[in-house]
Amino acid sequence: MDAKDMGQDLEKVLVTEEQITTRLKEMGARIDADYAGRDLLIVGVLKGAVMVMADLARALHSPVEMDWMAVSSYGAGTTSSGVVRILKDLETDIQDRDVLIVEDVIDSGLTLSWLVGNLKSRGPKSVEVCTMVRKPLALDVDLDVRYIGFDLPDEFIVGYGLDYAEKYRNLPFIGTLAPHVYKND
Ligand SMILES: O=P(O)(O)OC[C@H]1O[C@H](OP(=O)(O)OP(=O)(O)O)[C@H](O)[C@@H]1O
Ligand code: HPA
Ligand SMILES: [Mg+2]
Repeated sequence: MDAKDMGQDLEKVLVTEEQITTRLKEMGARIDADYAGRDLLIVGVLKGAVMVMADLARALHSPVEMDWMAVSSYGAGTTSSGVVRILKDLETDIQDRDVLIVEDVIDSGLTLSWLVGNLKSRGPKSVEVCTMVRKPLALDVDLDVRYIGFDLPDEFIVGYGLDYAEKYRNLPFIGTLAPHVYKND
């Protein structure tokens, strides 16, 4: 599949590459100010958060540490199974650390509520959340999200780290897929 084919699979663009870049600069400035003089650890949730971690880290001016967790609740489908599995744990001991979890999307909120609880049980100084996209369902969950890129409607989205059956993560923008892509589901 080449880039042209990938473009043909899209229905509409919801957030452009330029909008993402602008928003990340704003979020980076806020995070720099909020954590000034502190030793921040940013934790990316694989695989979706790879793009936002890479770009957010470069939008920050302080020398943060970066670590990764892999948890999966979606598999190949488009709805959350509700069962969160740790596929890869942190390498960092987060006791007494300021931790910022970085996500691509908060949809049902199930993954993040579980993850925040899990990390808080390890005795960190603080745990906050930064996400590129938040969907409306997440508002029903008791979850405090400090940094939000975009509030988007309840549609399945791809691009900028977000996948459909592991594909389309490498689109530089966020959009929805054309119905023919889901046809064989
Ligand atoms: O708010 P929720 O409804 O729980 O959904 C959000 C989570 O689902 C996606 O991950 P997924 O499990 O698909 O793994 P991936 O990042 O490897 O795509 C996404 O990256 C978030 O981690
Ligand atoms: O809309 C979405 N797209 C891709 N992955 C996701 N994981 C939760 N919601 C989504
Ligand atoms: Mg996924």
